[in-house]
Amino acid sequence: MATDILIVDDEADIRGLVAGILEDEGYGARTAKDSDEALAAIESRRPNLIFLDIWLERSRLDGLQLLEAIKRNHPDVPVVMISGHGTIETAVAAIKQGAYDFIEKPFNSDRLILVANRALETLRLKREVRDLKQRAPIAQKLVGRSTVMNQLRQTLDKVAPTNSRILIVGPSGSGKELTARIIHSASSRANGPFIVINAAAITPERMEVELFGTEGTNGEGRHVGALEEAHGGTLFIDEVADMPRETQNRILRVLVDQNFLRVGGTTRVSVDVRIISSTARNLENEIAEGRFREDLYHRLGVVPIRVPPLAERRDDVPGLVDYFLDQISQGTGLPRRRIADDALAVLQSHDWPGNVRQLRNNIERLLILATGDPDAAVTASMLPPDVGSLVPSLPTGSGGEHLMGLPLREAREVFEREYLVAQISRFGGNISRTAEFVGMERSALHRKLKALGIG
Ligand SMILES: Nc1ncnc2c1ncn2[C@@H]1O[C@H](COP(=O)(O)OP(=O)(O)OP(=O)(O)O)[C@@H](O)[C@H]1O
Repeated sequence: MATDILIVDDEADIRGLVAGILEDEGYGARTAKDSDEALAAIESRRPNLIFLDIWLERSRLDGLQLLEAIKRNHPDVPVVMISGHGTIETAVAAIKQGAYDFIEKPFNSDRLILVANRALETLRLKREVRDLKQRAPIAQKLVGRSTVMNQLRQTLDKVAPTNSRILIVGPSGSGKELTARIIHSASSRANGPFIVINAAAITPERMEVELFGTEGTNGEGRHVGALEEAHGGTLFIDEVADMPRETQNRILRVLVDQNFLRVGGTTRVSVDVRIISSTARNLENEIAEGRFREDLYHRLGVVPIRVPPLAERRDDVPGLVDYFLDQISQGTGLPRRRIADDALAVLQSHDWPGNVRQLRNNIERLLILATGDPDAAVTASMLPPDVGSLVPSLPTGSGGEHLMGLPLREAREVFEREYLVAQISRFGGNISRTAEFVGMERSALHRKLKALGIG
């Protein structure tokens, strides 16, 4: 994705020279000869970097005034001043006003490229820091060795380098956003921005402003929308089914026309953005109920990807637990605890309606609340009660009361039934693996299950 650099200078040969050097480096360059052309160019699409001549003759605004106007509306875009002989003091003043750096005429191409690279790197780091602050801690690794996860990884390897739009379907907390981030970082847009817009968290009235931005009046108060922000990168639309109908119409037009109008605007903004969307809902139902446009569904979901609930891939639980124990203890400084086999069995048999996010939260809670010797393993009885409630009730722990009221034979049956149901669920219904774990022959386990009325 070509990085977009705007060169503003009244001298045609300087514009051409700077543009040529930058293009040879693989950057995209646009030029403007005065302040009005520059403002129009910025309005048509926000550039990643601007080179701006300090003097700017035959222009409504001079370089410093134009710098001020740019910084007012686009404080993040780095501006490098081009200064002539004897204008160093003005260049220093420009830096005080927010310019990133300056180059002096006549300049050599190495210095020009160095400054451009540095300015763009600073911009990238600023975005990355902002991103990390907003959503820390974000993992960039899909943990899990289950067959479905291996298949998912293979699909991601195939689709990531293409530019195709992707619709990720899966329940809340299953890892849809993480999947989208992995696709972005494995694509040719990896160095571009990854922008998230959550359609469920934005009121319908704000939706269009957040996506398309606003024009503002008299150049004041312009708001850059997520689509423009994502130029050269990826826009992740989370919970796309919650997008109001009106916005669905407009987003469809963007996908068809590859450009859009800001709210209240008349200039078309053209952007190069890969759209990845996600939903926890059944979009076919939403379409049947008339809440989601079918044509938009087909356009967004050129490649559909399903992230299964954690309950469908219990084999992933031990790896995820290990991974979160490391991640959380490193991030918080809490001692890393070991998890005893009985506790792991409980974690593996739990249904996790909140999926991986819920598992992670529980591991975090466990590390914060765990008592006793930090070197001792965490056992099933130390697990948070809502997770531990899946352990077959035992006379020794909480919840054992109902067993205590039964004769031994019946109590044993109740226990065996709950124990085996939990173990079978933990091994995803696989009888051979359950038999191996509980220490029975496969055929004997079958007979037992039949006798207990399971299955
Ligand atoms: N396979 C995985 N390996 C490591 N971490 C994971 C995995 N899946 C999910 N996570 C972590 O679990 C948390 C929830 O994941 P994520 O936000 O991607 O889910 P989501 O499906 O987008 O949720 P929602 O639908 O609520 O937006 C994040 O902290 C994420 O890093």
